[in-house]
Amino acid sequence: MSDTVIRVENLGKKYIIGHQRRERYTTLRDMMAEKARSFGQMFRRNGKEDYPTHEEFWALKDVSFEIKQGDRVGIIGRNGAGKSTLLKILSRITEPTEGRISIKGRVASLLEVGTGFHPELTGRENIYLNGAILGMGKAEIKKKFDEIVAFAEVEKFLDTPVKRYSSGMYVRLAFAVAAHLEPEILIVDEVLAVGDAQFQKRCLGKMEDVAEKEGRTVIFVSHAMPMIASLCNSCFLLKHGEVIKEGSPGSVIAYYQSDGQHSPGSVDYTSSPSPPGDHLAVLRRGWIENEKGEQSLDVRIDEPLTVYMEYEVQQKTPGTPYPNFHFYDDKNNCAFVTAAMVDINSPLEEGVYRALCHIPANFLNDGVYSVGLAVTFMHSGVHVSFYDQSALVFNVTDPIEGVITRGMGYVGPIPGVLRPVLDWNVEKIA
Ligand SMILES: Nc1ncnc2c1ncn2[C@@H]1O[C@H](COP(=O)(O)OP(=O)(O)OP(=O)(O)O)[C@@H](O)[C@H]1O
Repeated sequence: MSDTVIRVENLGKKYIIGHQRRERYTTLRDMMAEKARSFGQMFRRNGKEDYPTHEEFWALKDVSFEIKQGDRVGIIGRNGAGKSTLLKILSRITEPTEGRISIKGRVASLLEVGTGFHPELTGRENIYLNGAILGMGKAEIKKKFDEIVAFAEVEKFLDTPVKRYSSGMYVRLAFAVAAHLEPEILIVDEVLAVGDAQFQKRCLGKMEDVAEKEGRTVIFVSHAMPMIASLCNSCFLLKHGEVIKEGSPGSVIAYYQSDGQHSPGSVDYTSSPSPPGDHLAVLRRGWIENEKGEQSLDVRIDEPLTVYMEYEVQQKTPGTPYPNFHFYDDKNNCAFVTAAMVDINSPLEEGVYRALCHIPANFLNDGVYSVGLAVTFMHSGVHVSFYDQSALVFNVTDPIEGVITRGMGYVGPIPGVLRPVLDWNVEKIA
C-alpha cells in the first residue's frame, strides 16, 4: 500500500431496525444518546417504540477512500450521516456488511467505552491495560505514564475506579491514553466536545503533534468546523451514508455549510414565498464571482473576487438604502463590514437594484469565509430591511507557489483574518 495506511473499498453497513441486537461494544456517544433516549421514552405511551418490526437501513453505502500516513483527516456531516458507523468499522468495533478495509498499523480510538476502559479498574490500571492492548511493554508504558497523567490532569484520582469519574475526567484520561500510547493511527470522535475549551485546545495541539512531529495518522470526527479547519489537511463529507465530497477542509466545509439551502457561493430567493426583507426592501439573489466572471466556491488568494447582491425596493422610499456586506471567517471573527457610499437622503424609485463590491487580490487570508447580505435605511434612524447572515460561503485557497503575501520561501500557516499587501519601506539608516 506504499504510504497508504487505510484503504476502504465499497464499504457498506446495513442495520435491521427493530430487530437489531445490541452491539457488543458501545461508544461514549452511544452511552450519552442512550441516556437521552430513555429520557424521551418516559414521555412515550407505555414506553413502546413506534418503529416497524423489520426495516433494512444502510448507514453506509459504497464508501471508498484512501488515507496516507501522517494525514489528518476530518470527517463531517449532519446527524445520522454515518460518521460514527464509519469510525466503528475502522476501529473494528463493528463489522461491515459489505466491502473491504485494509489498515496498516496499530489503531487507538477515542470512541470505545467497552474495549479500552474497564469501569471497575482505576485510572492507573486502565492506563496499563490500554498500553497492553496496544502491544506495549510495561517499561514502555511507564515511560509515558507521567505524561498521560499530567495531560489528563487526574493525578488525584489515579487510584479511583473510572466509573466514579465525571464524563469530563473520563474523556480527558481516555484522550490522553489514546494520544500518548503511540498508536500508528489515532481515531477521535467528537467526544472532545465534553471537555472545556482549554482542554479542547490542548487536544487539538496534541493531535497536530501526533500527526506532524510523529508522522502518525489522525482521523477526527467533529461538528465543530473551526476544529476541523485548524487540525485537518483533508476532509470527507458524508451524507446519507455516502461520501459526497472530499478535498481540502476549506472547500469541503464551505460546500457543507452551504449545502441544502443553495448552491455554494450563491443564494437565490426569487422563487421563495418568504425572502428576507420587509415592506421597503427584499433580498432577491446574491453570489460570488471570480476574476473570470464565473460563480465559484474557491477563489485563489492572489485573485480578486466580486460579491453581488440583487434586492427589490418595494415602494418609493424617502431615502436611499445602504447595501452592506458582512465578512466573517470560519471561527466567526468578523473580518470587516463594507457598505456602498450612497446619498441617504435622496428618494429611491421602486424596482430591482444590483449592488456589487470588488474585493482585491491579496487581501483576505486563506480559509473559509461567509458573507452576510444586508440593506439598511438611515433616513430616519437605523432601519434594517434584511440581514441574511452567512448567506454566501466561499473558500480562499493558497497555492503557496508564487504567492507574494508569504514572503520568500515560507510555506507554513499564516495567522490572521486578513493577509493584505501593504506598503513597506526598509532602508539602512546607519
Ligand atoms: N446499532 C444501530 N442500529 C440501527 N441503526 C443504527 C445503529 N447505529 C447507527 N444507526 C443508524 O445509522 C445512521 C448513521 O448513524 P451514525 O451514528 O453513524 O451517524 P453520525 O453521522 O455519527 O451521526 P451524529 O452526528 O448524530 O453522531 C443513523 O440513522 C443511525 O440511526
